[in-house]
Amino acid sequence: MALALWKNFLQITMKRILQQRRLSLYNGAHGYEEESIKKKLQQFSGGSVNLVKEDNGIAILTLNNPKLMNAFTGTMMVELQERVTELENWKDGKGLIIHGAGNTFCSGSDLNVVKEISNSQDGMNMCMFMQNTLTRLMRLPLISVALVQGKAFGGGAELTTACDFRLMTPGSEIRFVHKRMGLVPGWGGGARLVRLVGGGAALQLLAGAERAGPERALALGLAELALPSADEAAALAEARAWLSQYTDGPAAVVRAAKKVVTAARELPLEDALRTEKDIFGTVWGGPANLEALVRRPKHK
Ligand SMILES: CCC(=O)SCCNC(=O)CCNC(=O)[C@H](O)C(C)(C)COP(=O)(O)OP(=O)(O)OC[C@H]1O[C@@H](n2cnc3c(N)ncnc32)[C@H](O)[C@@H]1OP(=O)(O)O
Repeated sequence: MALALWKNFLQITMKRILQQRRLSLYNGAHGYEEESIKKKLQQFSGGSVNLVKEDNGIAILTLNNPKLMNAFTGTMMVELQERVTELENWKDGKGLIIHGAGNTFCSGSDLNVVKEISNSQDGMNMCMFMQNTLTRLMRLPLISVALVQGKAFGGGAELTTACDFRLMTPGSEIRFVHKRMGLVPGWGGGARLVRLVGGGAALQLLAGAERAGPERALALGLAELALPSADEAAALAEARAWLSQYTDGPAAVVRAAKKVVTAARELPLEDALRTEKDIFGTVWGGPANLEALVRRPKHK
């Protein structure tokens, strides 16, 4: 009995490790040393990344370091990775809202950490660590929203691009301030930004470190909605209501819709079509499909 349980545990653990590898970009073959950078990041503590999974299938992820405008300390980077793993294993999940505590989003990486790991090896490892985490976040079978209140600067701006949607409160701004720090995006935000707004607009935002408030972000296609409320709790309620119109319904179907879009975003057409076929197979004849065939709704 104990042996069977142990074997089962080992199998599940192996499956999770393999799944994380598949969803990640970098491994040892790329010179990436995950354990070494995690150990390093753990030395720079402060703040937290909190996750609440609600019964409605929406999870709220809070960047919680308001003293530093929710800048990412080392431990917060590691915690973000842990929360993403938790979300990958949340089979009932449908949606995700990422926001910052204290009514501001995130001011990027903690500059105190940046200074301490300014050597090339640590910098490259941190870059690969965050790209792995944000790529896994982007590939979650959850419809994700960045609720941008206050400032989303540097790495904070990059994080917003790993979400499916960006909703902005009055007075908020997304700003890739990297150039002013002698940097370019390294958490994958550059590549994702070009896919969102096109090369020309991305170059203006990066090379000019220009501000994108709600109006400009909407015009560029960088944001989907300008929310009416600047108040923290009210804006979160508005974001939840907006997201609910897409997460309403059975988890299997909502998750399948996100998986189809992820495949189409990332794969060449023929591979995306084959993946779509496989995902279709998971819902065809499924409970929601059979129930709808009995109900025969009119789509007026
Ligand atoms: C991936 C690479 C990157 O992310 S590079 C980009 C790194 N981020 C930055 O350079 C942002 C620097 N911060 C700022 O421009 C301002 O603090 C912003 C965000 C505009 C907020 O201004 P304001 O509302 O006036 O607040 P403040 O400056 O008094 O800040 C409050 C306290 O928070 C701190 N803070 C802010 N951001 C960071 C950060 N990224 N790393 C470390 N500390 C940060 C400020 O220094 C300030 O602290 P203190 O009260 O002076 O002790």
